[in-house]
Amino acid sequence: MRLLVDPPRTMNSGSSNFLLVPIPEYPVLDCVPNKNVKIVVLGASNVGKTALIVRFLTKRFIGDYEANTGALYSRKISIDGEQVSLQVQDTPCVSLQVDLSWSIFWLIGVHVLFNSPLGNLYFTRKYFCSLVGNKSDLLRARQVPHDEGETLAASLGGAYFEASARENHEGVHSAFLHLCGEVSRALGGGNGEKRRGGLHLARPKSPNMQELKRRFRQVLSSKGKSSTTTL
Ligand SMILES: Nc1nc2c(ncn2[C@@H]2O[C@H](COP(=O)(O)OP(=O)(O)OP(=O)(O)O)[C@@H](O)[C@H]2O)c(=O)[nH]1
Repeated sequence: MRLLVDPPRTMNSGSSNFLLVPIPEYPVLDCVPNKNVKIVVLGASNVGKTALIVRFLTKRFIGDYEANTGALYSRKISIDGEQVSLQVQDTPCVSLQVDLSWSIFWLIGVHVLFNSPLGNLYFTRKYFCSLVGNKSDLLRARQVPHDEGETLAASLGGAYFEASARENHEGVHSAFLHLCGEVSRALGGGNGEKRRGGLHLARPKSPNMQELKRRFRQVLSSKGKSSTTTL
């Protein structure tokens, strides 16, 4: 599956190279993944890019967000039993009617979201892609027939998914699982052994509850004996 994107150059808005707003790397808990899967989520304004990423990473839907500043999310995930470092770049709204040959130069996999007919979606370099029709819960607001989405995705050499970040995790998970798996397999390597398939997000270790309680009691006792809170 191939998607073509032009080599990097400054965004035509005259701004500097597209700013990847890094957020602290999610703590790598117990191993150093042996490969990096990098996904960029592109799409027009208000299509649900951020909601899709948050649903995928947290299984939760958050209704409203600050204006999209292009946050970079890092997670350690397991794909087909292999530990992989995933980076997901959220992007500010981009009119898909423009030539997308702008300066996100490290994208390998890209989710292109849309809830309106795409204009001249134009890529000239080789990447993996999935086309995601989000907000499938808004049945009456559908603007792109399913078969048209599939045809467009096929023309881009990608897969087509319909999802609702609002309704559930499944459709979102399938879209990410597919693209992450494609990119991960293309990166080769891996431990060869096949364990449980699928995509698993590392669970952060729960804080040491005993330690937390001890420290909490310590704070309470240092605030005088009046406190009656019991743990
Ligand atoms: N009904 C419905 N609403 C959704 C869904 N996903 C996102 N939304 C809503 O659509 C609006 C835009 O969601 P965002 O995730 O901020 O969209 P975005 O593409 O990041 O928007 P920009 O910041 O303009 O780039 C919010 O009000 C969300 O609650 C969905 O699956 N169904």
